Amino acid sequence: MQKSGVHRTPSLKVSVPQGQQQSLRRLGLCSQIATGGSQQSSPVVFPEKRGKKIKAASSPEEKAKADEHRIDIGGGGDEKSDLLGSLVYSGKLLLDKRGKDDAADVFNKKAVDARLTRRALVWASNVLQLDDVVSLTYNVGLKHFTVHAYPVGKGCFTKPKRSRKDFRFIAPTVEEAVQWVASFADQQLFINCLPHPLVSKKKQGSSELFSVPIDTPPELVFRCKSAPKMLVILNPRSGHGRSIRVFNDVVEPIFKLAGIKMEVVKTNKAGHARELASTVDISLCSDGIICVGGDGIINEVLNGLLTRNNQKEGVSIPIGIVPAGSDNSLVWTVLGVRDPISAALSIVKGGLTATDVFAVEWIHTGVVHFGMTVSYYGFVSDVLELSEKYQKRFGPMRYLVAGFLKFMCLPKYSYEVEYLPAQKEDPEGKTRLEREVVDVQDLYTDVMRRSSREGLPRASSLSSIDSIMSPSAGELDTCSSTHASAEPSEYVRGIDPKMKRMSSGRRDVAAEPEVIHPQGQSTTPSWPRTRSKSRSDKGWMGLTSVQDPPPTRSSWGNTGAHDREDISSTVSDPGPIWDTGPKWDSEPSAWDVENSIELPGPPEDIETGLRNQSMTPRFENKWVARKGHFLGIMVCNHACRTVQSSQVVAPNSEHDDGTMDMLLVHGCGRLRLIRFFILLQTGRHLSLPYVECVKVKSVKIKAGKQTHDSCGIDGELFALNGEVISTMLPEQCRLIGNAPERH
Ligand SMILES: Nc1ncnc2c1ncn2[C@@H]1O[C@H](COP(=O)(O)OP(=O)(O)OP(=O)(O)O)[C@@H](O)[C@H]1O
Repeated sequence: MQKSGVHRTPSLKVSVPQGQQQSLRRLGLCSQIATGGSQQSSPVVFPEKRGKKIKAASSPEEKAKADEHRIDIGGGGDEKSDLLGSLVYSGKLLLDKRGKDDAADVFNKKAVDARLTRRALVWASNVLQLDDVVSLTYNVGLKHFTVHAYPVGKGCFTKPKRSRKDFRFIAPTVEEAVQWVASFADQQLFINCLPHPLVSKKKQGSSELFSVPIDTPPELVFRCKSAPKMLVILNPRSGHGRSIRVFNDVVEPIFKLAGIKMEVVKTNKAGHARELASTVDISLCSDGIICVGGDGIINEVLNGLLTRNNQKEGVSIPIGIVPAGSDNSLVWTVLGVRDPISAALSIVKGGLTATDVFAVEWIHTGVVHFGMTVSYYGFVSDVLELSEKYQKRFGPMRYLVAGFLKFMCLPKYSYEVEYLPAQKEDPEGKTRLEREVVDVQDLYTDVMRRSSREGLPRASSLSSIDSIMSPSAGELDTCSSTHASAEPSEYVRGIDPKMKRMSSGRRDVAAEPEVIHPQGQSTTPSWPRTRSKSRSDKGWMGLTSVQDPPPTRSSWGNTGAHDREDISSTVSDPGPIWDTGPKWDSEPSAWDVENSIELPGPPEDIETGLRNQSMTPRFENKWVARKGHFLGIMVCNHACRTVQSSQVVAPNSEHDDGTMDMLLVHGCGRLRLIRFFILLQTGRHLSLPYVECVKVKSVKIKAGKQTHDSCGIDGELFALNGEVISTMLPEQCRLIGNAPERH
């Protein structure tokens, strides 16, 4: 019978020329461990492989020879052999099921040919993928070693699941066992290297069995990867309290097997994760912060990291995700992982996936909140708000309940939307991503670079909309303007070099201490405006929520009266819900140039504008405006798959394409809404005539007067309170784990 998770192959043929199998006997620690020799003076020596270890091919000829070692499954030829990669080590092994097959006669009878390749361990007709292996345990001086793995089992009636399997193998000799273990270590697997079981603690120091101190880290004995240091932030409320169980029962054992040195902190209130991420000593989490929970806790950690005093540190800390919340769209969409075991394995295996971040800035207050998944307005954010009421009673079902209730008393939502498209129609009428003229240096991820030399006027209004739109709500209007009067703040542009470059032509304007809106440039008829100051004028202290002198805003009606109304609303603007306390660091030094990131990137002259020519976008930035009724607006940073269903909100969006996909569900009424949600289940929602999907670089949104103006960012609820602008910050976060290959 087939063992779960271990694949049997009907005929397994390996063509390894005998010549290549000759011993490459070299001196090393492994022989010392194997023989208990004590001549070795330094313990920090990588064990040289003996026997059938195959040397990595360096020259083309060697490579060609190495190819001959590929394992041919079922005689299928080269294509299939690539599945397992090239051979690393081979020999005889016995899978010891009962834990007492050590006897030589048993071994001789039952041992089978075994091979370790770059991707799998193969013995007899069994294949264990190395991707499923967490670590090995080896007791020094013994002939056996144990491989700890989490292969996917065979689900008879249920979905196949991963479960732990420990394979105890016996090698013919101690020396060969060491060779096997060292070969696994070469494949970046953690080796849990323990003393000989017979050595009592007292004798450990003087034991002749070892030439190394007993507490020598395994990475010094075997050349395996060193144990990572991580901070685990666990939201005990996530997934209706399921997260603690998920962590204790599933994730922690895997992390322990993998030798991860972790500090576990359970959050005690909303906002705790954010505080931790913004203040934690980096030495505690140099290899990452692991979030155990839903998308909400990840969002908190992201915001904490991006607002650390030292930006460089903040951006350098990768985020690992263990899905244990009511939904985990980010890790499912970006890394293709949706169960905690696979997530833990992916964290153990390492690798980093750069992911775009978007910044939503409240233009009136300058407050910025970051997200990685989606920001939404209209029906969905209303559901989010209503669902809070039912948190205790319905748990994860509360969204369904709130959705139904909101649907039954569906209000009308009206918005002003202005966006900078990332797509351009070419002469054949096909849309394609707008590309800036960039040189190679532009391809670097320029993380959190900020220049104090820039001082552009901050975003101020939707003036271009007003000029063209009729005040009649419900009518859909479209226009383009070549001059957007609102831009993301210097802070946001400071994070994203591309935004700065897009704005580089306005440097001269920025140099002025006070900026009067360039009315002449706008397509908007001029109406009285007050002056809005640039960030530098206001002694911009980074992410403060200090209320600025209220800038005048244009509103739905293009009249001064409306302007006045907006002023009053601005004055009393309480800002986003969470922004009630002094949570932001207001240290000016946080944004000083001395802290600018020194990661590989464009040279300084980009910052000084000397290379403006090559950085100027090829196309003139054309802001497009929409105004009217919208059932919903969703600005997605990735495809936004949901774990619970097969929904894919923005199928064409990628987490690292430097753009956001904005979905506008035009109009109002239940019929439209229900059609949208029904087609969303089958992925055909974009075909609806009232659904518009645009790739955008930046988008400004303002709720109409009668509209309940809440907004959701990655599942966190905020009050809209005026105009917000969302801006792309390409690849400003790194997730732990490798994204599946895209085709
Ligand atoms: N100890 C805590 N007590 C109460 N709320 C907390 C605590 N820790 C975190 N939170 C908040 O819980 C919210 C939801 O967290 P998360 O997304 O991780 O779980 P979830 O189960 O997916 O939640 P939801 O069902 O609300 O989406 C976050 O907004 C976070 O701020």
